[in-house]
Formats: sequence, C-alpha cells, structure tokens
Amino acid sequence: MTAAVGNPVFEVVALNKSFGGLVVTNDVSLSMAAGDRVALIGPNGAGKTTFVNLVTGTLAPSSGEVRLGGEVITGLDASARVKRGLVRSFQVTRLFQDMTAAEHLGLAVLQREGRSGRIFGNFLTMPDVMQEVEHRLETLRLTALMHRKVREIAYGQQRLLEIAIALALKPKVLLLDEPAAGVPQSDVGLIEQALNELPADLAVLMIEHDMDLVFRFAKKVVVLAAGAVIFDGAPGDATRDPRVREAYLGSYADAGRVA
Ligand SMILES: Nc1ncnc2c1ncn2[C@@H]1O[C@H](COP(=O)(O)OP(=O)(O)OP(=O)(O)O)[C@@H](O)[C@H]1O
Repeated sequence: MTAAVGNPVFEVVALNKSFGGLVVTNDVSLSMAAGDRVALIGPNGAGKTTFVNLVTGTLAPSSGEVRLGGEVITGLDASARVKRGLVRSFQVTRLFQDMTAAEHLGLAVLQREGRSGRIFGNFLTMPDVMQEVEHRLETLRLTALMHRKVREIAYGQQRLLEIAIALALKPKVLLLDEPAAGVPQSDVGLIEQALNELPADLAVLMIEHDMDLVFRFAKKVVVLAAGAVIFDGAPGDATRDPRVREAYLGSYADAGRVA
C-alpha cells in the first residue's frame, strides 16, 4: 500500500471487482494525504476507469473499502461521496451545451451549499454566488467566457471549466480523469498551468495517458496492469521498473516514453 505522509485523507483498501469471471480490479490499495499529487497510469484496459467508478460510487465493489478522512464511505452513493469531499472532475460530455460557464459554476456552488433545490428565478443575481463564480473563472483565466454557452467555448477551455466546476464543490480529494485528453497540443499548457495552481492542500489523483504531463505533475505514480497494482512509488523509479516496462511494451516503452 502507498504510504501517505501524515494522516491519510483518502484510502482504498483491498478493492476487488469482477464482472462475471473477469477480475477487473484485483486487490487494489492506495492511500493519499492532503496535498498529494498522484498519477494512476496503466495500459488500455488495465482497469483505471473501473477503479474511478468504484471509488466514486458509480459501481459497487465485490469487496474492499474506500475511506475518506478515516470514514468508510463504501456504502454511500455517488452524490453523498461528493458532499463529503470526494469529487471527480466533471466530464466535458456532461456539460450542457446550451448553458453558460457562469451557470454551470453557479449551480455547482448552490449544489455544494445544499441550495440547489430552492432556486426561484435567476441564481446569478445572487451576489454571493456571482462573486464566487467570478473568482473561480478568474483563477482559471476564463473570465472572458463567463456568459458564453458551452457550445461556443473551445474544447481546451471546456476542460478547464470542468476543473473549475469540480473545485467549486470544494473537494478534499479530486480525481481527474484524463484532464488533457483531446485537448489540442497548443492548449495543453493551459491545463498544466491550472493543475499546477490547484489548492496546495487538495489531494489529487490524476489518470492520464500523456506521460510527459504525468511525470511533470505527479510526485508518486501508481501503475495498474490487468486490474492489479504493479508499481507504487516515485515516477523516476517507475520508468526503470521491469514490470512497468513490460506492461507498457508496445506502447510507451517502445516509444521511448517510459525509458
Ligand atoms: N461493465 C463491464 N462488464 C464487463 N467488463 C467490463 C465492464 N467494464 C469494464 N470491463 C472490462 O474491464 C477491463 C478494464 O476496463 P477499464 O475501462 O476500467 O480499463 P481502463 O484502464 O480504463 O482502459 P482505457 O485506458 O482503455 O480506458 C476491460 O477488460 C473491460 O473490457
């Protein structure tokens, strides 16, 4: 198991998941402390998405535990986990094309505060909501897009909006699922800048295929292969680990990216 320095804020203990006879998550454990920057990597089909679905409550594990701040949350549904501070970055595919950036963020603020069920009229006229929306957009350099509909916003900036929405939920643990995927190379720098400026005490677990980004961002790497953790340690050591190289044979290793 990963040794987190300080009290772990997020722990996964001996998580297992099978679909019929297929073991997709095999005894996976990891532990993160506040401020950790961890990348979860692995070849296609290694079980990364399944792992995220298990910890966020979209899927139920066959066995094992997920803990947040020491509390077992395995039995909670996805929205209860978000309320406790385990947040997955909102996927671009879940953004509403006809809603503006400000509306998305305003709703996230209201959801966090349990006020989303009592909206009458335009919530963007609420000064406290608008003030926070403006601040969050400014932090991610999205101010100019405040009143633009998602359909009018470039893809890279939509991905920044996802991060802004996730942060508006004030997470303790943020799971970023391929934050740079599909982003034109010219805009990857914007995503990376946003990642570098995430709150220092936030524990961040990033799944990402772009190894250059992984190695610049993560202080620790967990490698999954065929559902099991085959490496858990410093990024530099991962590149020298024979099991990691074997798992990536034909992809990153051959391309000289895990070298
Ligand atoms: N609902 C399901 N029923 C059966 N098998 C599934 C199901 N979901 C995932 N799998 C299988 O579990 C394995 C892991 O899939 P998963 O999508 O978690 O991998 P991944 O590491 O996220 O891959 P990628 O990087 O390609 O997205 C694959 O073999 C996949 O076919």
